[in-house]
Amino acid sequence: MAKDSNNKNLLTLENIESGYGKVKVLHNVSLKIKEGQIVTIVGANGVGKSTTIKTILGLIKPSSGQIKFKNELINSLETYKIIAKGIGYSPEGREVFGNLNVYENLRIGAYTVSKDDFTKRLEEVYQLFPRLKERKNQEASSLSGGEQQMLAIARALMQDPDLLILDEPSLGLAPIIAEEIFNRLAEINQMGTTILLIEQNVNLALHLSDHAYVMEKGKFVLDEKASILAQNDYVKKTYMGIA
Ligand SMILES: Nc1ncnc2c1ncn2[C@@H]1O[C@H](COP(=O)(O)OP(=O)(O)OP(=O)(O)O)[C@@H](O)[C@H]1O
Repeated sequence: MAKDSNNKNLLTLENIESGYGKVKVLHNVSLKIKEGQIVTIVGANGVGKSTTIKTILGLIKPSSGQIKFKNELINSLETYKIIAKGIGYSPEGREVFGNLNVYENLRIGAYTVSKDDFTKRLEEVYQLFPRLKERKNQEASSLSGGEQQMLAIARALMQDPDLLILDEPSLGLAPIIAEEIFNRLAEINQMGTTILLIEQNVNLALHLSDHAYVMEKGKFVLDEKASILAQNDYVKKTYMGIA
């Protein structure tokens, strides 16, 4: 999946230190995502992957370093302003609104979108996930895990973001459903959306991605083309269970 290496940077993190109060989690984290890429952060539980996302989204503020989106410094902006600049977010555990139906969940995702654009966007998203269209009046809590994940992604796409951030989209899903979700992510990317993915299914993630970072104890220890990392003995042994 070679993407033009001359593409512009969409998101950059430079020397980010971040955490929770006195607890420092991220140490000198730098990351670059070019327009059109799929970039993955892989790593074990608790190493700081979600903290990286929360820092990008402004949910926690970095104590030092710079975060730029479309060349603009966003470090100190509030989360709703960062999202409005063109970032869609599908959180870990999906967090759909269980007592609202599919359509209502998508309506909430489109709160920044005009009425005309909403209708167009809804059709595009239903085309991508026909199962959601079939279940548009069904309460989100009664959807299967895979359908809830589709809804979380669809909701994040409603404002037509330039960057889609996904935290563990395959979590708790049967392999065949996870594969279906990843096929949709490839389509979303081909339609022009850049993707930042956090994923513990390293095999699936590296096959989908252009570039990947391996995080250990709040630091990136490897930063490589995904196809090269997929052949790395340490990655294979530690993260893919291949001896
Ligand atoms: N709200 C919080 N307050 C204090 N510490 C936190 C908070 N949230 C996370 N942490 C700590 O920060 C560290 C990194 O957590 P984080 O959720 O970023 O890990 P992760 O790599 O996303 O793990 P997982 O894959 O299990 O979600 C952990 O030690 C965790 O206990």
